[in-house]
Amino acid sequence: MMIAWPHVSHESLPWASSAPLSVRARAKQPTEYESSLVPGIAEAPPTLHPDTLAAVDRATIAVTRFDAAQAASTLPLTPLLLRGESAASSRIEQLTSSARRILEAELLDTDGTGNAALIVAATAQMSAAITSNDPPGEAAVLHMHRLLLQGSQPEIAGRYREEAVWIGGSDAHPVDSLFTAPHHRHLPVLMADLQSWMRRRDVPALVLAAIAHAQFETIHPFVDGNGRTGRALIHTLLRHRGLTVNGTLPLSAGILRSPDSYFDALTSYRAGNIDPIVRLIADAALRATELGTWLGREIAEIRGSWNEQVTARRDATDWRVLDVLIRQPLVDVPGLAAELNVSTANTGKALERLEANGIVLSAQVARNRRAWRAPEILELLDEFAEKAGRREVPRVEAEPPSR
Ligand SMILES: Nc1ncnc2c1ncn2[C@@H]1O[C@H](COP(=O)(O)OP(=O)(O)OP(=O)(O)O)[C@@H](O)[C@H]1O
Repeated sequence: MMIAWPHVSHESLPWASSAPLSVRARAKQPTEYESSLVPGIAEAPPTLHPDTLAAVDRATIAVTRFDAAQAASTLPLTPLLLRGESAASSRIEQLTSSARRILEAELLDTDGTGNAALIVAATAQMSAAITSNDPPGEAAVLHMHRLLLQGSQPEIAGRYREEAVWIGGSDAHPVDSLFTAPHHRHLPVLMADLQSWMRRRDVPALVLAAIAHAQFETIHPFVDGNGRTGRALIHTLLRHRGLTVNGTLPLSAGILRSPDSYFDALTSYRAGNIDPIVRLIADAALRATELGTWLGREIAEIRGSWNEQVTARRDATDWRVLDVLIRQPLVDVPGLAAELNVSTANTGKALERLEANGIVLSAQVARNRRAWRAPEILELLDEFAEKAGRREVPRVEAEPPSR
């Protein structure tokens, strides 16, 4: 007999809005609401349908091969995949920006409020997720959340919420919501329980990561940024369990392909059915390996054509600039000179030669600030974002939960 997964129930709580309301709106406020009562999962046995297990198996093999191929590759693909992944994960929040704008925001270190700057913050978050060697847990979650929102919403960055959050329905109260997260008094126990789950060794990595993600979204521990932090968490877990050691898996692309299926899978999870979310994450992982392999092939092609275009001698700085441009397709002279450890004069000359060779283009990005970009790599990143982008229009816009 299948052992059921613990499902969410509800508790009735008194409702008192903390938001400033008009007299009319206040009169319409409910006095009670149903809040989710989320069970612990630390020791629950995940029983899955054989078809789901087969999908997990297929994805695990593909991810392991993809990761090994990245380790063997001479091209530094990880930074580009990381950029692509954080831009894709941010898309559900409707933050879209061209690769060029994102890289300019990074170069200029802007104040963290525009879309491009928010995606830069998401890249910092994702980077922490894929490089962390710490055991997965609450500290890692809080750290990733801080990285994501410290520039744009410092008052909530890296802090659990102390208020109700819900998805869908009215902005003024949670009564008609699609989902109301558990009361914040439960957060310490629920997050400690999730940490125990994340450290389990008796559950296959992809199953562990998918369920951790769904439980995290069900807990919804933050006022905002739960989706992006929860997707970064999947990366932390896959790395911790040794599935992705060498590179980044562009997973969010697969998750975003059908936002409705994603939201439905989270809804099923709350009802005690873990198969849809595990299946969705396994399929997204499989698609991620295809997308990542495509990106690698395209990069290799561009790098090959650059080799034909460069006219400088084999020992010139120009060749080393090419390697940086693959990782960082928009650079300025001081940053590039520091990275290559050569003079700014030599760096400038190399960039001018590469511009004459048709590899880079320069433009002013701010007052007295010039940047050189590799348009082919930027176009490739935009194409990646498009391939990764959503195919279906979601039924419900995933607005940040109302407060
Ligand atoms: N029924 C649901 N409908 C939509 N989203 C849901 C649902 N249940 C859970 N979620 C999760 O809530 C996330 C949105 O929460 P929140 O706005 O805090 O995250 P975000 O990172 O700021 O935004 P986004 O995920 O849209 O980029 C979704 O990404 C999804 O993971």
